[in-house]
Order: sequence, then C-alpha cells, then structure tokens
Amino acid sequence: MAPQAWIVGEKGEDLQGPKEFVPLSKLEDIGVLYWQLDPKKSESEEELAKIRKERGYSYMDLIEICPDKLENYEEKVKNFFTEHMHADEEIRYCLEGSGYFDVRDKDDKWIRIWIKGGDMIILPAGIYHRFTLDNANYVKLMRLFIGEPVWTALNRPQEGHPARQEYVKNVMGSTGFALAAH
Ligand SMILES: CSCCC(=O)C(=O)O
Ligand SMILES: [Fe+2]
Repeated sequence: MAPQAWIVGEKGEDLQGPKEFVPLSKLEDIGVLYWQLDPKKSESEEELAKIRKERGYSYMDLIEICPDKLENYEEKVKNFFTEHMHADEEIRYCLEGSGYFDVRDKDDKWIRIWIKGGDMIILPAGIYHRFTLDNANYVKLMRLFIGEPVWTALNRPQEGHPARQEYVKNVMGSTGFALAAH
C-alpha cells in the first residue's frame, strides 16, 4: 500500500474542503521513491538488505524523535520543519511511530506524505522538503546513506547549487525523473 499523501498549505495546515490526495505515481514524477517493508523484521529484513546492497547504503543509524530521546529537541524539530534540500538523497525507514514528510511538487505546492512503521522513503538530492511529527508525537527512523553521512540542511533558496540544478533538470525536463534516474 502506498502511503497517504495530500496537499497542505504553507504552514502544513489542511486546506479547505476535502483532502486532495496525491497518488504514488505523482510522487515518482518528482523523484520520490517508496517501499513498504516489514517493520517487525527491522535491520535483518531481507528486502531491506537487498535495497541497501543495490543502492550502496553502507551507513545506517537510528534516530528517535521525541522530547526525551532527542538532544536539542526543540531546535532540531524546528530545523527539520524549515524548508531545505541536501546535496545527496535523504533515505528514511520508519520502524515505529509516524510523521509527515512534506515535499514540493512541480507547482511548488506542498505534498504531505504520511509515513508509518514499515514505510521507506527516498527523497532525491535537490528536492525541497521538510519533516514534522503528527499527533502521535513519536517516530523511530532508520537513516541510511552511501558512505560517510552528510546531514547538512541547505535552506531554500539553493537555485545555484549543482544538486538543485540537476534535480530541476531531471524533474522539469522533457524526459522526466523516472527515465533519467533508471
Ligand atoms: C530526521 S528525518 C527528517 C528530517 C530531515 O529532513 C532531515 O533530517 O534532513
Ligand atoms: Fe532533510
């Protein structure tokens, strides 16, 4: 099952009227990849091992986002919810709890992706995004990376950044992201 995704406002608020749901295909169009795994199997999961091997995700750690478990909680959650991009992919696997990844669509609207246990999401380098907890106020995420991790958040605007330029070219270009990425 694809995660639920819908359009929200600038501050993350629900828009008036019924939710405008976004299909997985539209997430693929903007380079967002998604897998559903079995969260009970955790690190030993075969499918996870396969994805890690195929995509070269040598680095792995776990992060729990909640006031008692994350140092400098207030500052970190504020930064997570500030619109930013990275020079590399952002790979997150939700083991427990839930949260919202907001990503910009081609029209610069916010798509809110609701991540729960078993959901693995990859945001491409250069995509503008942000993260926030939902009402459950807790998430345990696995962070994956190719080689030594770089978590540097580059706040918008970053139009001159090579990763941003590459992303814009892939997503807005005629071939589309899916063709360019595979
Ligand atoms: C801690 S996962 C989500 C926050 C984020 O976008 C990031 O870490 O760069
Ligand atoms: Fe990020």
